[in-house]
Amino acid sequence: MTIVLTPYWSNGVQRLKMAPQPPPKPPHGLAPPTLDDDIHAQRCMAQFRGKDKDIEKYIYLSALKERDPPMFYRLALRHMSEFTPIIYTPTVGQACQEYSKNYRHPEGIFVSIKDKGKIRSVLRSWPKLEDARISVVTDGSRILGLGDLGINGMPISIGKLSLYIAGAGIRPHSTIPICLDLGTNTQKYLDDPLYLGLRKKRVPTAEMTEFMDEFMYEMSQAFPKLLVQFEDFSTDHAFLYLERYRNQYPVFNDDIQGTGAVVLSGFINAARLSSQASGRPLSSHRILFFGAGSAGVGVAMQLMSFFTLEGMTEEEARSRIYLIDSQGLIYASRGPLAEHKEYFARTDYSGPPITDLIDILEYVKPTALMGLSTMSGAFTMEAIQTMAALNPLPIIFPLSNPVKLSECTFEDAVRGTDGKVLFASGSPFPEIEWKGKMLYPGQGNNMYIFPGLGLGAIIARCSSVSDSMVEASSLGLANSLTADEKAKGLLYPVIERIREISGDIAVQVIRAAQAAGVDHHTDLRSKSDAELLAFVNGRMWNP
Ligand SMILES: NC(=O)C1=CN([C@@H]2O[C@H](COP(=O)(O)OP(=O)(O)OC[C@H]3O[C@@H](n4cnc5c(N)ncnc54)[C@H](O)[C@@H]3O)[C@@H](O)[C@H]2O)C=CC1
Ligand SMILES: CC(=O)C(=O)O
Ligand SMILES: [Mg+2]
Repeated sequence: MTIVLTPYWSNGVQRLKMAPQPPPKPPHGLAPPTLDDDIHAQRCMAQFRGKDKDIEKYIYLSALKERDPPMFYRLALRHMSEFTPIIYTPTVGQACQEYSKNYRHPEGIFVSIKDKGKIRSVLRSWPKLEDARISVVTDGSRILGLGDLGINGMPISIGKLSLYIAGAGIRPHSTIPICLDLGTNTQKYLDDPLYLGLRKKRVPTAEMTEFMDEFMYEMSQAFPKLLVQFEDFSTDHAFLYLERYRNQYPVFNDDIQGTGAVVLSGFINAARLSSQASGRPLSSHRILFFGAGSAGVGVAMQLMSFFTLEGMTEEEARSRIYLIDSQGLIYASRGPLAEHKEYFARTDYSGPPITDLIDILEYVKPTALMGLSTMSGAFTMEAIQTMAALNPLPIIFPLSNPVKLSECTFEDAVRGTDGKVLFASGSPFPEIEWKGKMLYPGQGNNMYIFPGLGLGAIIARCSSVSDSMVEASSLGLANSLTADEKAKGLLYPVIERIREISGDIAVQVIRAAQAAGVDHHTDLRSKSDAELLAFVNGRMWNP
């Protein structure tokens, strides 16, 4: 007799119909005699750590999540700083690039341009319509700094949602990863026989907008309680669709708003330390952005609130910000500019273009240098040393992802400043011992923001996501450092505290939603902060 063990969850889509459960125990005799849960957790970690390559670790964890979701999330929470570089940046970048090669099982929804006119039926095939609360939607056109990956962008939606589940206790079956297939302009994928997406070039913006209008409407009909996070759209479309839908649906753009919030938070903590070292007031900071895409401009807009909170007018705040793109310093008389760059174009400079970073540093004399350019190594040793010569404690944030595209490494920043640097990067770097002292790099990544922002928006049942909610998430994060973290000079809390931080951020976000009048769960208005925090924490799913 042959016993065929085909458990229900072996089919990925079937599994999605169930609340997350461990695999059922096999009948007596078919399981090893001493299969203990805690020991099995150790076994899983040993198997995970035994993989030589990070991409193999990614594949292992992806399979573990499919087979035994509670175990995956329990381990993710317990080993957050070990798991995030695998399930998220940098390894998720490679997982995206190799998605079509490594594909094993379905996870999420694919909506293609060919579905235009019938998107409703595609969305309604999702098994848990009424439970859906948060979706991360990408069109794969700018995945991290890796460019247009087409449908291979799906793992970025999956990875962000794993962080929602682990970091903010969103129920796994309330999350929907979505990848839109609007074609790809990357010839390598169009030529690849394994490529899983449509073999066609990206459609023009007018056709994409018709598709997006239908998609967003049908999303709101199929999933009435859903918050949408736009992720890794190319810069022009990132701004276009955020503006188009932000007053109509609960939606935010992670690269513009989430990144703005996380960098504002790190900057607030860095600026205090930098000003203490220089003796100059907080209002004297000048920030230079290397990179003026969705992330650079998103952060610049959010950093305006640092100066306005210090009492400056909008004009004064704007004058503290300088942007560089691939043609150098951005100024009004340089020539026609993309719309998203116009607001920050300098009007106090009208000479010939300045393209060299060192020349720009010497002209601007910034206290802070932010990298959102995808240009690996753009912060040369000379640039770092120039920042050190200008400031006793410079702020240097190379924020491009994944790690290989970082504008500089933590080690270079430490060497170039003799250890006197306030540093945060988009992807993680190891800590460094410098002249007998341990120095810790910050990770200025929107992963600190979106779990708490999303949790707050979902619990308050927001009709839209206001700027004040995004700012509240940032201030909530900035104020979350413990005395111990401050003593170590950290700019961001340790990632192991992500649940606690997400709970605190969610409370601030709910309060801001109430003040903006976009909350539908109005019963929460009468709760004290302590009651609200207890309520939020009580709603978190625990593996
Ligand atoms: N740390 C974080 O949480 C986040 C980091 N990012 C990272 O930010 C980076 C940029 O993303 P987007 O703004 O969407 O991309 P984008 O491609 O729209 O923008 C890149 C910008 O850099 C400029 N640039 C490129 N080469 C340059 C050069 N040689 N010199 C000067 N400027 C140059 C471009 O002109 C453009 O303004 C990506 O690597 C992404 O991973 C994005 C979101 C969040
Ligand atoms: C972190 C992130 O959202 C990005 O690099 O695009
Ligand atoms: Mg992103």
